[in-house]
Amino acid sequence: MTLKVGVIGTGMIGQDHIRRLTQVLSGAEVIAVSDIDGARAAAVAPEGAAVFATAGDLIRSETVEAVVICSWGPAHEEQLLDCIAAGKPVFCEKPLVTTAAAALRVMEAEVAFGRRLVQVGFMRRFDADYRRLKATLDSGTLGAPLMFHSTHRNAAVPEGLYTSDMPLNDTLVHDADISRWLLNDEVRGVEVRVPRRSRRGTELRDPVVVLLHMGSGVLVDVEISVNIAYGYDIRGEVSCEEGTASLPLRPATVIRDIHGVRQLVPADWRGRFIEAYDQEFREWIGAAARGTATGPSTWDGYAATLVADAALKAVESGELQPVRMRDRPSLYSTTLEAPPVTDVSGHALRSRRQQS
Ligand SMILES: NC(=O)c1ccc[n+]([C@@H]2O[C@H](COP(=O)([O-])OP(=O)(O)OC[C@H]3O[C@@H](n4cnc5c(N)ncnc54)[C@H](O)[C@@H]3O)[C@@H](O)[C@H]2O)c1
Ligand SMILES: O[C@H]1[C@H](O)[C@@H](O)[C@H](O)[C@@H](O)[C@H]1O
Repeated sequence: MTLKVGVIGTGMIGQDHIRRLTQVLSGAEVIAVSDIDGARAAAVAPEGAAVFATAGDLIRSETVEAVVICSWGPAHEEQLLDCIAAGKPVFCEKPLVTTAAAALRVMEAEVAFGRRLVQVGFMRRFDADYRRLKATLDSGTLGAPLMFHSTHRNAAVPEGLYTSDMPLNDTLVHDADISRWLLNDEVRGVEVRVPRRSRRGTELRDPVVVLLHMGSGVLVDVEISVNIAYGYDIRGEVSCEEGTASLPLRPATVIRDIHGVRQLVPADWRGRFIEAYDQEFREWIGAAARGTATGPSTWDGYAATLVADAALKAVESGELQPVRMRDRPSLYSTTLEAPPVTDVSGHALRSRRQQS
């Protein structure tokens, strides 16, 4: 059976997900689109897809079985609440929402509905390199993690649309989420330091250095640069008691020629995470077809939003800001579990806990 999907927000990533659902993956069909820019929605709608004037109309349409939200962050709350009210599985691009209060409203609605419907677009969890890094940490062979160095560089961000708060409440959410997931831990405090401002991002606070204090005492340092010019550069290294583990640079092909030895750098998130997005949607289609959601949840979106809120306070105050989470509803009890992973040679990696 083919899942009938409606896509809200047909900008950069909306178009990429329409391509993915239409041309790459099986099991889903984009039958409806909507955007506040109706002309854009009409221009990119797959053949035969309906173009709805509003997101609400698309969500409530009887033919749409599941929804993909790719509108801007501040629009997500209302659209998510409409999906939950309609009982429809929904994939929502990050950030889940832009305030902790909004995240709580979405969580309360989903908990009251009684079944998971929301998957958040934290695609790093579906990336094969991050999955191998997590499997290595979970195996225990390197001892306990002590520090995680996370580098998050964008070549550029859309001028005018990407504002000074967004390094902390739009971009940092990826690092916050992947830190929680890799380390099986929660963020308990956030510090932010602002170095010399890059002249390339004229009005932006860019770059920023964020320090996440994890519950176990692990420290995560995050470099956020959003106008680094040369490409989309995502790095990660975990220092443990008995060794370190790091992400490889992608694409991995090493070129040697008259100019020297080099690796290409992806232009943006599309190139670096193309396979992760594909896998993210493979898993989403499977769960949505069963009327539910797996993967990063509203709880994970809420956790990342709290980190963003704390980071915005920390950058103003210059002080460590605490992150206090509410109790986790039982609906979200399993979301930090690792997916099945193998090491590079294809052998299943088992944790010390499992071996003993
Ligand atoms: N996971 C990732 O790596 C990743 C990458 C890029 C973008 N994103 C997220 O995806 C979302 C969209 O980003 P983008 O880069 O495609 O932005 P974009 O500006 O290219 O596209 C956003 C689209 O949403 C439309 N829109 C805005 N408000 C709307 C509303 N209320 N109803 C319907 N349509 C509305 C806009 O008209 C625009 O066409 C953002 O939340 C962003 O953070 C995630
Ligand atoms: O919306 C995008 C996207 O989430 C990218 O993955 C991130 O690197 C960018 O900073 C952000 O603006």
